[in-house]
Amino acid sequence: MLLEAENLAAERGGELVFSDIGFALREGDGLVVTGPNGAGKSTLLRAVAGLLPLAAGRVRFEGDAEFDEVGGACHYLGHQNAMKTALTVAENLRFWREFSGNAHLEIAESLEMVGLGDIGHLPFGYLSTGQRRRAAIAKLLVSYRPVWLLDEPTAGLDKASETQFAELMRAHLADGGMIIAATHHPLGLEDAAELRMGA
Ligand SMILES: Nc1ncnc2c1ncn2[C@@H]1O[C@H](COP(=O)(O)OP(=O)(O)OP(=O)(O)O)[C@@H](O)[C@H]1O
Repeated sequence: MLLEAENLAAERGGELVFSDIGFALREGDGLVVTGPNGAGKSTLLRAVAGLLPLAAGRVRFEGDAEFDEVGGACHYLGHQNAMKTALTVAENLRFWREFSGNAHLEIAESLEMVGLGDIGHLPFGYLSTGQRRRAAIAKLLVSYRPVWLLDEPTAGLDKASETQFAELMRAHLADGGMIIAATHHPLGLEDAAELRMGA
């Protein structure tokens, strides 16, 4: 598998946010995207996911029979957790499992993995900030997709949850996955390359 970006440029509101961005990831590779507020980290992740158009350049994905285009190969974890507040945590995850396809872990198992084993029955809206983030992380586990695009994934997590999530990310890479993560804090991905954006 190969995820390659060449000469990427993107605009927001008619203004060029970044240009000449390039990287290549193979199975097991991580890329940590750093840079000041407004540098374009979120914009880059959304563009790679196909959620925003590129002003220039291209993203090339060489997958396999199961994952043959970049959008369908990516899990995108944005700033918003993309969960319905009135549905329970388990109902939300069941929706995402069906929507994303490639069922992977059972709902209960995924909740155990993020330390939420006992609250799958609660409405998502009842959860604390960190619990919401952990439930959103469980989305990455209920369906298998090889590329994880993570926008400040540890925002709101306590130390123990950060450590737990670092283990999940390392396991995903060890399993041949790829991760691109925008962050202002160390994520525990020591072997990942760094892409520094902005000044
Ligand atoms: N919908 C939009 N319309 C116009 N400009 C936007 C829009 N969304 C983002 N921008 C601008 O694009 C630039 C890049 O924003 P982006 O969110 O990608 O930065 P970032 O590096 O992720 O920042 P942060 O570290 O604060 O999360 C900023 O100047 C921002 O104001």
